Order: sequence, then structure tokens, then C-alpha cells
Amino acid sequence: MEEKTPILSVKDLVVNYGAIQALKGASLDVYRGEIVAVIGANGAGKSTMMNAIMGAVPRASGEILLDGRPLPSKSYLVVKDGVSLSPEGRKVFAPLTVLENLDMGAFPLSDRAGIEKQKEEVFDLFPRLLERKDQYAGTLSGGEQQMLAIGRALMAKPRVLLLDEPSLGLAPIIINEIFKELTQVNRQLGMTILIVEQNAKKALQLSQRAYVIQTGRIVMEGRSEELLHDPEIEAAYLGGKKK
Ligand SMILES: Nc1ncnc2c1ncn2[C@@H]1O[C@H](COP(=O)(O)OP(=O)(O)OP(=O)(O)O)[C@@H](O)[C@H]1O
Repeated sequence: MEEKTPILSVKDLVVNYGAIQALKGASLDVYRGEIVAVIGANGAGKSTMMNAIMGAVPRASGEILLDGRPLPSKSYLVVKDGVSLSPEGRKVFAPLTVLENLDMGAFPLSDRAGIEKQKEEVFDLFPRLLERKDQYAGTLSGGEQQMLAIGRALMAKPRVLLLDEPSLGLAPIIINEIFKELTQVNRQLGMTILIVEQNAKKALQLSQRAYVIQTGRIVMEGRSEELLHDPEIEAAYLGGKKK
């Protein structure tokens, strides 16, 4: 699966919020077709990593490359280049319907037929959204809003899909449903995915490779299967030995 040039490469990324250094030279690579996870505790810098890739927070130094070329620093240009984000807390457009939210996500596409095809793919993955296509997004359940946020990100036909804590605040049964669909997104659409999660177990089960971030630094990386059974990871992120 791994090739020479990563589709997405973050090199020595530094992000400051005033006096707080949220990322202290973090690097990671994502190869085409992979699901890569970044796990870490509250405040480790996971959302900052995603927002910096999207150009939504400025970087102090470092490089972000897509297919070896620097990504633009404006969010809408990043989306046009092929990177979409499903943000932390979903952030769907509450006063718009499901269909209108999906249309908003399709802004880089110009042909009507392409947009409709993309919508069909999203509805195929999340039939619950089709059933609720005319419902206002603000009235959807948390799980449905998460599906819509992922669907909206997919509408731009990204080459890399970024997911910021898709499990946040959801019941385990809904998390399982969403993570099953993410496996489908990866397999069915061949979608490359970078996911950041506090739910380390789910993220490691979903991904092929993973990075561990601690106070702005990548401190460990490896095959997810191996990290799942690493005693240090078990103790720090998986709630000890209990099975
Ligand atoms: N806009 C901001 N202004 C100032 N400090 C910020 C801002 N956003 C984030 N931070 C700080 O940067 C650090 C990293 O935050 P970030 O949101 O990236 O962490 P995270 O790993 O995504 O955490 P969580 O899992 O809780 O969402 C934290 O110390 C946070 O308080």
C-alpha cells in the first residue's frame, strides 16, 4: 500500500496561540488509500493539527504538502485542492436542510450531474440522511448530524478526508454504526482518511497506522494493530488491561 510520496505530508508543524505553543514541530505522513489515526488526550493538539492543515489556523513554521506540493493557506482553496474536514462538534448548518447542507459541501464542484452523483453516494452510505433529506439539520440527532458532517465533507469529492473526533458525545451503538460506514467510505470509495480521536480504541481498530500526540509532539507511531496491544498505550489510552 505504501508508496514513495505520501498523499498528505505534515512536516515539523508549529502552531502558536499567543504564548501557547499548541504544536511543537509535529510531523506525519498519510499514503493513498490508508486510514491513519492520531490519538491523544484533551488539549494534545489534535484539532489544531486538523485546522492547520485546512488553513483555518495560521502556522508559525513547517510544511503541509498534498502530493508533494504545498497546500494553500486559505480553507476554501484547500477544499478545492482536495482536502475536506468533518469538524469537531459536527458544525452542520442548523437552519438548513440535509440537502442544503450537502449542497454547501459541494461548492468546489461545478457540474450538476457530478453533484447529484456525489449526493447519491452519500445517501448510499448513510440511508438515514436520505430518509431525512428535507429535515432541518438542527433537528437531527447527534449521530445523524455526524453522518451529515461526514457526508457534507464527502460532497467536495476530496482526495483526503479529515475527521475530527467523529465519536464525540455519541452513544457506543451510534459510534459503531458511524465507524462501520467509515470503513465502507475507505473501501468502497478508496478514500484516504486521517482521523483524530480521543476514543483511541475505536480509532486504532479503524485505522491501519497511527500516531500518538502529546502536548504538541508526536511521541509514538506504528501499525494500529500493534499499538492496540502496546502496554504503554493500553495504560495511557485504553483504560488499562480490562478487555
Ligand atoms: N483558539 C485558541 N486560543 C488559545 N489556545 C487555544 C486555541 N485553540 C486551542 N488552544 C490550546 O491549544 C492546545 C491544543 O488544543 P487542541 O484543541 O488542538 O487540542 P485537542 O487535542 O484537539 O483537544 P480536544 O481533544 O480536547 O479537542 C490546548 O492547550 C488548547 O487550550
